[in-house]
Amino acid sequence: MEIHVITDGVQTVKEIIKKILMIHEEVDFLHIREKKKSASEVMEIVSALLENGVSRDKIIINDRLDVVQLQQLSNIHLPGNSFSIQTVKEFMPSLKIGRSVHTLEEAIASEKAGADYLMFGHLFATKSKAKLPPRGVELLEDICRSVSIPVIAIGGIVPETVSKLSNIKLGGMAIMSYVMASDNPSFALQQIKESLLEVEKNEQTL
Ligand SMILES: Cc1nc(C(=O)O)sc1CCOP(=O)(O)O
Repeated sequence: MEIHVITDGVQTVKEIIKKILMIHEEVDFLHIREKKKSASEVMEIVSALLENGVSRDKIIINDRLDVVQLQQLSNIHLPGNSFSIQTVKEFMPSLKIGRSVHTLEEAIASEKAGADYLMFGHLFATKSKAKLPPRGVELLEDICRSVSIPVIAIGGIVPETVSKLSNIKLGGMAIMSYVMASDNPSFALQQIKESLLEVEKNEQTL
């Protein structure tokens, strides 16, 4: 199962770089989601990561296709209000495209439009999406059964909730605040991974 860590939009450029450099070897993807930062700030983050040995293919950029192009990256994540999947596919066919989805219908349509993976949330209650009710594991399971591209679960994933993802055909999980808001992101990530190992061990013995 893939582990994605996603930036929480509230830290400084320096803090983001520092924290990501602490964990990049331990994750499959680093998703830079900085909606309030300028293009030059997002560029600065990506440049620092690349200069410090972060694998180019691990970086996913949320929405900023300009940064993806200028840094010659390979992954874009499209939130609901972003470019259409078809437009990105047409102009940049080699990009891997992720799409946020919140309903079964959106998931099916996004796969049909050519998305390479889906991100579904928010799964559990989380301060990061305090105003909306969580969408829950049942809908996640429905989506996982209905599409053949990987589905990444997001929202409220902490060591205590990981076990609720047991026996779901999941592509991965994305963790934002539990890792990025921690003073010790490596330790936080390690806790998530330990919970995941426990879940996988139990699944094998079922
Ligand atoms: C950034 C984001 N997108 C979501 C979606 O539902 O698409 S939920 C979410 C926040 C996830 O935060 P945390 O790991 O801090 O609970």
